[in-house]
Amino acid sequence: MPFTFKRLEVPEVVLVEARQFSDERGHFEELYKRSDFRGYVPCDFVQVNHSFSRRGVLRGLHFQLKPVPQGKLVSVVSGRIYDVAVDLRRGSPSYKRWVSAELTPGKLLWVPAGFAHGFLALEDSHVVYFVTREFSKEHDSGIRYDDPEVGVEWPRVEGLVLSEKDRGLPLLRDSKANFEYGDGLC
Ligand SMILES: Cc1cn([C@H]2C[C@H](O)[C@@H](COP(=O)(O)OP(=O)(O)O[C@H]3O[C@H](C)C(=O)[C@H](O)[C@H]3O)O2)c(=O)[nH]c1=O
Repeated sequence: MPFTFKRLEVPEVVLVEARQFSDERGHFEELYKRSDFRGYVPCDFVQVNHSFSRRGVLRGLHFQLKPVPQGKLVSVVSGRIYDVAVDLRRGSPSYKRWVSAELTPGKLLWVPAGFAHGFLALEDSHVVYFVTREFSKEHDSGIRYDDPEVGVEWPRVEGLVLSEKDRGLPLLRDSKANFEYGDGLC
């Protein structure tokens, strides 16, 4: 089995480890295989994104509003990120709870639809992630990374860098988040 799967404290969020095949040339790993992922990630992907973030960059906390929410399978091609998912589904037993994982090459995080996603680059990092719905600018939304009602414990870094957009995001209580417990996770 080229993957191992571990459900985090919010069990809909899954940490995936890809098996690495090394030889004298270097190494190879599969990042996703539909049949192996079925039991944990019952979704298909329609878009793949790549972002490069210098050490200290924080992107998030983002989500796409219904009716086009995005599930995200996040991988690090190089570098190291502190990846965070926040349950924004009203009525969920883990509503407003956040979980995190430190991702390095070969470790991936499945963040379902209905969750906010963000990461802090602990090193210069190339992040490649698969999403379950295409980007829709009009549905692109988010909440402040430091919303006290959510209380994400971000690692402390010198010189935190956020986009102007992210600095201006609302608190959860003022946001447009429109997810309900029981909504699909894809
Ligand atoms: C996400 C996205 C963005 N764009 C354009 C829109 C902007 O002109 C430019 C940068 O977008 P943004 O500043 O929203 O990029 P990030 O801050 O990396 O946002 C992403 O980072 C967090 C961590 C996420 O989970 C989401 O995938 C996404 O919100 O790319 C596109 O053309 N297509 C896309 O799918």
